[in-house]
Amino acid sequence: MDFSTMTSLTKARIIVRILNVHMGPLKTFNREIHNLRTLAHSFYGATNAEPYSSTSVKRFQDIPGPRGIYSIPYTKYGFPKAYLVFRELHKKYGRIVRVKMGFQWHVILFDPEFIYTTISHEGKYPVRIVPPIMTAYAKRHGFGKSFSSAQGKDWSNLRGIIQHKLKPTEISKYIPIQSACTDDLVHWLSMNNDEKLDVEDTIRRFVSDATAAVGFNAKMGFLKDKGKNEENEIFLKSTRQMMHMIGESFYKFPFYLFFKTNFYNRYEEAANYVYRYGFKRIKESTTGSSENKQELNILNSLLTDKSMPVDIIPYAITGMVFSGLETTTRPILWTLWLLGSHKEKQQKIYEEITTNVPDGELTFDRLRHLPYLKACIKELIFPSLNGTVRVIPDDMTLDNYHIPKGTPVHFGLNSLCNSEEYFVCPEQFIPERWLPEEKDRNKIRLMAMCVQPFGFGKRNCPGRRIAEQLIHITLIKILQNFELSVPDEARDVGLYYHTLAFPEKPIKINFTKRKRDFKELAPHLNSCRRVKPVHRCRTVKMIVKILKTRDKKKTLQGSDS
Ligand code: HEM
Repeated sequence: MDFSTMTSLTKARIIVRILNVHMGPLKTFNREIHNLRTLAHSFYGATNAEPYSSTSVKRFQDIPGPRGIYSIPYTKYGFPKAYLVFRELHKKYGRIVRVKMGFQWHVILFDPEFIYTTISHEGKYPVRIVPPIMTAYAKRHGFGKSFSSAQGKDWSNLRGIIQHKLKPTEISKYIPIQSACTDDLVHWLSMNNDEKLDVEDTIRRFVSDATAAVGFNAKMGFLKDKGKNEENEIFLKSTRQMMHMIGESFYKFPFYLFFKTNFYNRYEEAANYVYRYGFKRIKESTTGSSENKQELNILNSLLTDKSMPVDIIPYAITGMVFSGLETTTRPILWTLWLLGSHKEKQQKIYEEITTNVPDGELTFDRLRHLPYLKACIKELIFPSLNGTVRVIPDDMTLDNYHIPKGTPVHFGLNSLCNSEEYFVCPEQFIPERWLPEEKDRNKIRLMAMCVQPFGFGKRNCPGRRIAEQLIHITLIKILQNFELSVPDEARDVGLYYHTLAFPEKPIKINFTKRKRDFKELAPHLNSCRRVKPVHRCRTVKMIVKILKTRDKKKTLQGSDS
């Protein structure tokens, strides 16, 4: 019996038999397998195993990679360390690798130019594989039009609306709201900076407050009411659980598409809670005082211009809070930790902030002109995500290999970020490599293709600007107020991926209140500061003098009359 010549259907039958899964009589089983294939193809596109007969272009089957029915060694490191499998595949097979996942052959790219070519072929409605657990949940609960699982024209319509709401001129209006939330964080840190401080939890709570404030202006109190509001606590726990399970679902056989497995039930419970909570809070803020309805937030903006069907709005807003919560927490947390571990880089950012934001007032323009701070964020030594994926809409050729239409093509970003080919000392924190002074523009372009924490092309992250704005404001305000340090014993925290990058050990950062000494840090700024009070004094003195003379004249006139 030769496995390599069998059809996927036969292989699936054998696997299920081996696993001894009870699926009823064989007839039903065959039908289920047929459904499973059809469903899988609706996620992943058409099967891609057809041979390609061209003499000049090499065949799809010839792309290097492991062979066998499950030719990706997931179990070797366990799911949270799956990024190590990608790194190993890169090392062993090179820039383009073919692996079998579930029913289909996938391609993984470890070359920025190949990634660029794939993105330029992504078509009018790019297809990203929606995590199967999300699709199963959306199908059972009837949110066919949920943005995260939408494809084709449905996706394009929703994307247009959301993109408009999150364009730079729109999001700059939220600077005061995000700043106010960050002030609360600074206050919290100054009151709770002791060895019991859970940095990761604090940042997560703050990001939840800030995201909800922009989304629907609810005063959620995740940070302020920490541990006191049961609903908030369950919401936070549920979002974390969903995020973990979304990543894990890629690596599990999707039995839950047919019947509810324990895995699915856990996801469903968490997702139900998140949506119920979101809808409740959205209802509260739409039925509240008329003042609430006037407030600046994305919910009110959608309700006012009626650009989105009303029944979709709660899903879109809850989805937005969910999408932004964990994703924005990660870069803030990792950047603070890196800056705490690299005092000299921290000092450089502090000087840049003190020079460019001297009075602490944050404006759209000032936030744009912080090159060193931006370089530090780019320099997160690993991307927040292990990588992203596109299903290619037409046949294409990469590295002279034919790739059939419908093949899921992954971008192995994590491995690329660790590649010495593109980064000198990739494991080290060197923000300077991203600065505009770096002469080799092509090198920077290739490096940028490797990092891409917000994804690529038309289907990249629409929340990028609002997330970046919050990250910048947070770093500015924290660094203006605190000096960060990481205790020696907390320098090595490890790394694992549950969709995003998490530390294996708790992140420890000491936040020491700064004595804000402008004299030492920015001499030119200091001179500006000296000029202003003198001017003000002179003006005040002049006004006092004028008033005094006027009063004197009045008294003289009075005594005359
Ligand atoms: C630092 C924070 C964030 C990171 C690193 C991030 C990252 C990503 C990535 C990598 C993708 C996939 C892109 C691709 O396939 O090319 C994505 C998609 C998406 N993100 Fe974000 N994201 C962040 C914040 C946000 C925020 C704040 C929101 C909501 C306002 C958001 C909403 C979305 C949505 C709706 C999609 C799906 C887009 C589509 O399918 O067209 N993200 N994000």
